[in-house]
Amino acid sequence: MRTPVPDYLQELLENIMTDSAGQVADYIPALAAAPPDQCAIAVSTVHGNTYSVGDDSVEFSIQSVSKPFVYAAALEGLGFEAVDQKLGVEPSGEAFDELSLEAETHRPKNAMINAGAIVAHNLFTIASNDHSERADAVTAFLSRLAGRDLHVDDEVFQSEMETAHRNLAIAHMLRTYGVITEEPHDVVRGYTAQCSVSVTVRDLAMMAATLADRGRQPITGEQVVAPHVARRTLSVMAAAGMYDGAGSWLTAVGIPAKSGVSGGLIGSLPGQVGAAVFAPRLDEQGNSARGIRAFSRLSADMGMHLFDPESRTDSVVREWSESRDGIEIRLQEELRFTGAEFLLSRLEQIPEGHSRVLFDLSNVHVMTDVGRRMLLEGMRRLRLDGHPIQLHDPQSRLPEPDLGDGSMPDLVEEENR
Ligand SMILES: NC(=O)CC[C@H](N)C(=O)O
Repeated sequence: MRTPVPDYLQELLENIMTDSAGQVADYIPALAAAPPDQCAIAVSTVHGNTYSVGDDSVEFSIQSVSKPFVYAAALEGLGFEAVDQKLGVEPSGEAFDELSLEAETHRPKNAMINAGAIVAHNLFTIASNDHSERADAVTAFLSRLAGRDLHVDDEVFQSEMETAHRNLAIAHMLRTYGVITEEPHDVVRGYTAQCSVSVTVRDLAMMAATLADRGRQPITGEQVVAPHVARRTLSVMAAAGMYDGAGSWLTAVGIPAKSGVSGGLIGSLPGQVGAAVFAPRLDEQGNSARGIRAFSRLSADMGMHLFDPESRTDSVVREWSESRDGIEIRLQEELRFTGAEFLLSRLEQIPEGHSRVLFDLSNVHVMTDVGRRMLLEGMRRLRLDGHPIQLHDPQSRLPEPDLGDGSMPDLVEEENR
């Protein structure tokens, strides 16, 4: 049998190709020359499987899709406090190249617009002597995310530098307010090299999957950034990754995302997949028009909207049986805050007494830290009420189940029950 995932992606590709809305970016000469109807889709799961269709070996410049990654690099390298002093986390609701800073602090609103991306680039490469060292540092970092050696496309770099007036203006403005203290030209050259790194749609899907998997590259297994850095990056992508289209994107698609002017678009669904589309025709906001269409369908077809909970957590109690021998509670699926709360509210109904209470965790697949703490606390309180506690936990969802005073519940094997 062959997995049907590529067939689905092929059908999706054909569907989005029927839409020819939008134009290629024309303010960078090398991008204006791009064939407008190249198109590719890739999906990479956190388990390390990557699927792709269409022009999936065509290389294009990463452009603004680099922004969340270099922001993550700055956070990883310098820590949150140093980065937050220079860079906000608010949606800007503005175009990507807006000349704007927060009124009081003079920080750019976020790292997804050019002003903020230039600051993030500068912070990450601050130890470099010149723009080529900056470019090397960024390229090396992006390569770790992609799991292969990437390089700067010199033609795109030269072409973009010829028309980089607006980014130079932004960098001079940042220098005026002391948000950067380095030489603005050099910073813009470094930033432009960053935007000119060549990638394929598969590279982007894997980079997005790394963010989705809490900073772990799904193929190499390298922990490229810490989980809290990946979470912060995804949060800012959700708030601002689609520029002034961020709100309607979050509403319709519900996946943290980032677009770029060469037609790249990535989405990272936490704990599940990274996806990428390459389709150079852009809408008014500078986002890939076909990319948006692809993600809208992908999200709907595959149930990927972040705010669409998959199951009600009250299914956590699979079976509750009371007999003269005591109470047996079989749990299942996921024990997170709300599931644990539901369980505790039922445990509350058990009157004080000496009947044994058995918890069977053999069908629990996910136990979060808070789920574990709440379950232990429930067991501790039942025992204080006089109930002997038994635990059947073949998969060690509750390793070292200390009931607060160093004592453990009575561990039971299935057959002894
Ligand atoms: N939205 C984008 O992709 C913009 C990136 C481009 N290099 C610029 O700074 O203008």
